[in-house]
Amino acid sequence: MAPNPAHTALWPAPHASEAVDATVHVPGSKSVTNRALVLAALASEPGWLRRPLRSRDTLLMAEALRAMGVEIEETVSSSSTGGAGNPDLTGEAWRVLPDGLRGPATVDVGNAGTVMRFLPPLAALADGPVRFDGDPRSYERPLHGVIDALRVLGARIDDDGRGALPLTVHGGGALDGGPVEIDASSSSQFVSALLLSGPRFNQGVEVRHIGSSLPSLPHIRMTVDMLRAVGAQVDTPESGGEPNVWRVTPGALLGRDLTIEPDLSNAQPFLAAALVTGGRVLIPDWPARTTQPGDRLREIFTEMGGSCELTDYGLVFTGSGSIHGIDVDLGDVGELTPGIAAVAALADSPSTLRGVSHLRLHETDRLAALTKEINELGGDVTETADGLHIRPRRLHGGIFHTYDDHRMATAGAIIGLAVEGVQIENVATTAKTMPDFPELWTGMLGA
Ligand SMILES: O=C(O)C1=C[C@@H](OP(=O)(O)O)[C@@H](O)[C@H](O)C1
Ligand SMILES: C=C(OP(=O)(O)O)C(=O)O
Repeated sequence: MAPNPAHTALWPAPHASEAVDATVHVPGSKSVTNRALVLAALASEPGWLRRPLRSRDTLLMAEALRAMGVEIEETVSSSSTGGAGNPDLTGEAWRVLPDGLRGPATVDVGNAGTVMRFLPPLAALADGPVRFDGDPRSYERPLHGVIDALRVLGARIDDDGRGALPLTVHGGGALDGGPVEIDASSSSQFVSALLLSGPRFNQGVEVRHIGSSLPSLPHIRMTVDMLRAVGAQVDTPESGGEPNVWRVTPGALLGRDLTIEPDLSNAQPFLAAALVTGGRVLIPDWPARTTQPGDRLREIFTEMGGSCELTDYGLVFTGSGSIHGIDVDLGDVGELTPGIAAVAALADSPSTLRGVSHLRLHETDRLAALTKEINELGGDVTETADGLHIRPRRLHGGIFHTYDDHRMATAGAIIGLAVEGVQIENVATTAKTMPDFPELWTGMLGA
């Protein structure tokens, strides 16, 4: 098969000749949008998502739910809330009209972890078979925690025995549910997946994580918070329960009118631009309280040399002109690693990024990809057992390959700000979570 020209195309990453000074409206959160869609599909009444993220991952989620009988109307609304009164922030809204979940259906998960993990439990509630397939990389990403757990909870699943896609969930219209043990050390999404559909299982669900470590805890908190907001009763380790055990009581879910927060992980390259150029970037609508892991950037990028101020209007992040290395455990916030690695490669001292061995099973093997691509620009990065060691060196231009990974593309763009002649292969891969990235990036630079 001939390579897709979009995948081999090279995008000259803009070089910043001066400090950036920009306001960037970052689109909605992928993780919040896809949880909101799942919960709205499981609710007993219609719900609204306002300012949802429209990207490959969220459109795949919406299409999959539609294939199972959920109606999702896309409208342009003039009454969206939020945005501190900014009329730009009214706009798109999705109305979700849940119905009995139907099979037969076919779901394309693309390479969306949230789709491949969150939907098999929901498919077990459908009244017929639901076939799941996706991009070649989706066959390599771990799914055993969801498949094995669903079987214990009463589901019938046909797969090829590898604990991965492709597979068919033979929905029986209902699922027993109950207690289940899983090893979620390769992805927190196993836990989130079982909890999200848990209220609709006959006995609810009790998920006990028995693995060595558990990545991305804020994303599990996001799941719990959003479940509670639609009326689910959830007991967690933080609410006085046993460590590593989450319990969801069976019950109906409410329809909700939810305005989606900006995606703080997608705000990362723009904040990084302020840090790298010694400039200033305002991200409107940065939430005062959030479970999004990107909120940790306020602390991490401050330690790396910037400063920030959270106002009623948003987050103002200012670079000082210096970038410092950092020694940090990113286990809770793994999806921030590529952007932090890019900044660390431009710093004035070495960095050690730890706690992220599970990134080897993300969109690509991110530890290998970051090491190879930064080193090919003249960098000095070594992989450790659970992360990266980055010794800054003077970098030069060249091709930055992206391996169909949106966060590799944005990491390369960050480096391109400081290093002339960086070309990003397949910048279109940012469409997974931020289709407008190239325009937002050049807009930030005033081009
Ligand atoms: O639940 C979620 O929305 C996510 C959880 C995390 O997954 P892992 O725990 O697999 O890293 C994160 O990396 C991913 O981008 C989104
Ligand atoms: C790991 C990521 O995505 P996914 O939801 O596909 O796991 C990510 O967006 O960094």
